[in-house]
Amino acid sequence: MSNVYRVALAGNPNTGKSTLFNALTGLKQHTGNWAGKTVDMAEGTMQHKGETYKLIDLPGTYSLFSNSKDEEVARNYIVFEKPDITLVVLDATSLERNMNLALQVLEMTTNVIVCVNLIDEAAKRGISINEQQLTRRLGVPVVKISARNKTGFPLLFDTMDRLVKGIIQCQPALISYHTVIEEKISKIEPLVRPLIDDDLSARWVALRLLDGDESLLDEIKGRMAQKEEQTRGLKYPV
Ligand SMILES: Nc1nc2c(ncn2[C@@H]2O[C@H](COP(=O)(O)OP(=O)(O)OP(=O)(O)O)[C@@H](O)[C@H]2O)c(=O)[nH]1
Ligand SMILES: [Mg+2]
Repeated sequence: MSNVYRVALAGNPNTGKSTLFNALTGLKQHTGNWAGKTVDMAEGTMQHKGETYKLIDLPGTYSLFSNSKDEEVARNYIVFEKPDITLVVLDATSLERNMNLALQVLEMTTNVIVCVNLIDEAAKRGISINEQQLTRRLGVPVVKISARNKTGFPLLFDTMDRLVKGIIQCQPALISYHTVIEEKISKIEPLVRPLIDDDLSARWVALRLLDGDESLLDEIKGRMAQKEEQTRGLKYPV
């Protein structure tokens, strides 16, 4: 029987997430050359090597710090719904600006593929990208594609296949912060760890708490209460 793997598409607005989503699923999500088109999550499926991949087109965001509803939607999906793969879609012509969001995702979760899109446009502008070096520096696979021209897809599919089958293991590069912050993280992290799910990064939660992210705290509390309720329901069925 075919497995169903969930793949979330994350990235800055206008990096071609919906164009990629449409190319892979055959659906027709709204695309266009302005930011903020995708407001809700769209879902579609694709097949590869007998496996089913459920793709989730997340709203484009510049960060995942819960400054807006879109950021919360994208963050909650990546952190709490735990997709099998988070595909970070970057614009090859603005790699430096796009990297901010990629690094945030790498702090939140492990199974990440970085997709450098608009590689056709980058080539036109004389920009060349060394994906091997990026892979080494980021600790996760980096694949160059053009979603519009449908190039680079075979390697992307192969990378997805090898990631879900455990043939590739990601070791996301972690950002080291200033000593003062690192000291605070090392104090908070052990206090946070027993309170959260094993697969939630205690370092990331500690960082968000240091930043005063109330919305994340509320989200975690709500989800913990829900889980407790479910466990109680299972123990004492009515
Ligand atoms: N040249 C080129 N243009 C692309 C490519 N992929 C997407 N585009 C264009 O980039 C623009 C934005 O694409 P979308 O797919 O709507 O971007 P998005 O990331 O879904 O944007 P939001 O929903 O706002 O976050 C569109 O005009 C696409 O045609 C590509 O590989 N090459
Ligand atoms: Mg979109």
